[in-house]
Amino acid sequence: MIEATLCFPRRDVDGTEEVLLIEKRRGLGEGWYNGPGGKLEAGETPRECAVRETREEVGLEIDPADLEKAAELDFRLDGERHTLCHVFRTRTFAGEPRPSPEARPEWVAVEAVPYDRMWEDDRLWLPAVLAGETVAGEFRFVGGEPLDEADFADHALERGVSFADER
Ligand SMILES: Nc1nc2c([nH]c(=O)n2[C@H]2C[C@H](O)[C@@H](COP(=O)(O)OP(=O)(O)OP(=O)(O)O)O2)c(=O)[nH]1
Repeated sequence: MIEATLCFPRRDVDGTEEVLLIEKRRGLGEGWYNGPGGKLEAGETPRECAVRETREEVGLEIDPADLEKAAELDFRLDGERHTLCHVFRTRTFAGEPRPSPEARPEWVAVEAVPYDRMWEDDRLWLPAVLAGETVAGEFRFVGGEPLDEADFADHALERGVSFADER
């Protein structure tokens, strides 16, 4: 099973709530919008991974202590656990987003998140994450690898969870 992260930096611009998304330029989910993120490297905690991936993909510096755990997403493919994704959010970061070979960053109003250009399951959990809730979800895909070409089948979602045992 793959372990991965997503990070959603937030800001308020003259009363408009925005979230930093990326347009993914290569790999899994290419061409779709997402948060910065990626797979854990050996020995890394999810929090460290989210900090590293956000730095590598869009150039923002985040103190790991400023990340708030918002979700755990269990992606299953053809009945097998495929990816466990740890989702974080933060309002505290340094620097300005800049593009990289992996990602084109874009500040987007929370009210205008382009769910029609994202993974199909995102509309089920990301609104809650952007509303400050905590969620745990299981999302089942069928149709074989790669995950981003499989069909989204069904899901289960729990809100108001706590992540007390976080690494
Ligand atoms: N929003 C969202 N993100 C997802 C879903 N499924 C899924 O794997 N992801 C995320 C988890 C990871 O952050 C990212 C995939 O990891 P990645 O970006 O390292 O993948 P990649 O194939 O490009 O890897 P690499 O070549 O850069 O190592 O996609 C989903 O259904 N929705």
